[in-house]
Amino acid sequence: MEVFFLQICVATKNKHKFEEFQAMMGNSYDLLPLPVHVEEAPETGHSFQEIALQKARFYALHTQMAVLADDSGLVVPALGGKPGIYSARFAGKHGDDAANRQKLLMEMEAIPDERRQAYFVAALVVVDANGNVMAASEGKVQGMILRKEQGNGGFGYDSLFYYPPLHHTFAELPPEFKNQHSHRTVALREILRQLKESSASL
Ligand SMILES: O=P(O)(O)OP(=O)(O)OP(=O)(O)OC[C@H]1O[C@@H](n2cnc3c(O)ncnc32)[C@H](O)[C@@H]1O
Ligand SMILES: [Mg+2]
Repeated sequence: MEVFFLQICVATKNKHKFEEFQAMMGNSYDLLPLPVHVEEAPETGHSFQEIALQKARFYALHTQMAVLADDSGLVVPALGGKPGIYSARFAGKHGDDAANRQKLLMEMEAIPDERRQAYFVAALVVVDANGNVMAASEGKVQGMILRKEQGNGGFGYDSLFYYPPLHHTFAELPPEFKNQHSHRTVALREILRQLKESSASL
């Protein structure tokens, strides 16, 4: 058997993440969004992995389905790791991407070009309907934080994240380029490998 199951709920309230998962794995899996009425999972964990598991179990309980959860963010070593697990609410209001980018630019104003390295992290967890972990992984991608935004695609910090191998920000590239190289893709490849391996051993 090629895959362990075909139907999975992508447990995120972020429609951009859902679209990325759809583009990356929609051909092999039947992906369902969260039902609209489900409340937002608490995110009180202290690491990307811990929060991803927290979200996965919360949404599995509420949907009674196998779910894939994603906790992700931007890490800037020159800022001591900020915004990190607080990436979605760096400027205060959850999900205000424009305000988060402005705050990042302000905090990095005095940081010279040679110290503007950053990386995105995505922790992914798949649990079954009972909350048992079926697969878990973490992906990273390295880049640089620009001094002004470039590009209109993507979401979050993409327009500030310059990806040297492709000479553009993630927001300037067509989605398929980001989806070949991103932290989310790196983590997802490993998740799919783990799911296939466990289905092969059944
Ligand atoms: O928790 P869910 O419902 O999945 O949706 P969310 O947007 O709140 O997701 P997170 O808690 O994982 O926070 C992720 C934040 O990190 C940033 N981020 C994560 N992945 C990104 C990407 O691929 N491109 C740009 N920014 C990203 C962006 O600011 C996101 O809001
Ligand atoms: Mg969140």
